Amino acid sequence: MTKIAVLGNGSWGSVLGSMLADNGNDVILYGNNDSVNEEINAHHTNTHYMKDWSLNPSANATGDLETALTGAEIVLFVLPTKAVRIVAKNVRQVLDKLGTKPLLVTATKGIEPGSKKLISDILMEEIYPNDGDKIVAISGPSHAENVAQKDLTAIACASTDEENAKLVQKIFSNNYVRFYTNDDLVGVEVGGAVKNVIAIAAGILVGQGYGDDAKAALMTRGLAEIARLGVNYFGAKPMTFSGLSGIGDLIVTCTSVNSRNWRAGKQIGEGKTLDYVLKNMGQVVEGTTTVKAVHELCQEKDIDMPISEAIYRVLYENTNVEDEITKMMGRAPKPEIRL
Ligand SMILES: NC(=O)C1=CN([C@@H]2O[C@H](COP(=O)(O)OP(=O)(O)OC[C@H]3O[C@@H](n4cnc5c(N)ncnc54)[C@H](OP(=O)(O)O)[C@@H]3O)[C@@H](O)[C@H]2O)C=CC1
Ligand SMILES: O=C(CO)COP(=O)(O)O
Repeated sequence: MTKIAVLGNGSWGSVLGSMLADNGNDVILYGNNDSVNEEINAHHTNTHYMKDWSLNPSANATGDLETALTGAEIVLFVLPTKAVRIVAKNVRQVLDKLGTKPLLVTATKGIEPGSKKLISDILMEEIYPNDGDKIVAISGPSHAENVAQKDLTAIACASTDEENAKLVQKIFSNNYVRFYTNDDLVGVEVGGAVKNVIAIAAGILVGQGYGDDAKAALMTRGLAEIARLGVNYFGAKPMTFSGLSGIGDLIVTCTSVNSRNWRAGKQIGEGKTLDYVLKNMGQVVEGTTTVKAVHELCQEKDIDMPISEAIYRVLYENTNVEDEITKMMGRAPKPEIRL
């Protein structure tokens, strides 16, 4: 039995925590919302984030970080990107006090605007400087709603340290979720983060009434620009984008009604404002944050990502969706394969 602290008790945090408890681990969820913690402890439910579902009753929740981290061998980050650095600073203080050095696992999918850092970089900077080997990222086509129902799911677990990736594979896998190790940590993270931007675009196309050909074109060209960013800026391996965290996650996020990014995009395509959509979603829509970091990278490093840049303009410069589509289709002719 491994003691695992799960930081973030929203939809994915509670489902992953429950799954890890199903696997026989000692799981404690940490969240900053007292009423959610109380509901989990009293009723084994988290009705704001996961309707009609119960957690494994052995998983407990706390609002006290030190309680969560005491004795933890694994600390799993399942927070929105914008909260990772703040919580990581607090984790560092508590771990220094406890004198422990647990394995860090991130399930968060995003790139931090401003720093343009991946989540593993933030964890390394804030918690384990010079020891990136203690960090594993899990990412792949996996919606909390599906895993909660014990539907079949496959996810990549990536680390620069093969043994740590294998350890996570062993502890996290069960008969309904299968984990595959991967040595391309940054590639796995880039795929998981930037597919959220493409999923917003996929939702916008549906909201605008476009059909299956448009969706397929968007996903394929979206993957091309994700790989271009991953390989040219982050040093990712091209093959990673053909895997679970690349094409796999792109498929599920661009086609599933469970996707918050897709649903947000669809409403924007139907004419709703970003403010309205975010206020009514009640859950994090990571693509709206990551697109800012992607835009900064495109501008500073001259990376060609026309879909992501169009999404940035629609969300933050109030450009018209139809005009962006016209502009996109009228760009200079290009060869299909180029990085
Ligand atoms: N949902 C899914 O199916 C999947 C999600 N992911 C990724 O997992 C990450 C989390 O997503 P998800 O669980 O869906 O998000 P949710 O919006 O469902 O939940 C986010 C949780 O984080 C908590 N939180 C926010 N800020 C802080 C903070 N400063 N300290 C402590 N807790 C905080 C929120 O608390 P509060 O209630 O107080 O707001 C909430 O419990 C994202 O990066 C997402 O892309 C990855 C795969 C699948
Ligand atoms: O990452 C996810 C699925 O793998 C979750 O996607 P959404 O945030 O769009 O719901």
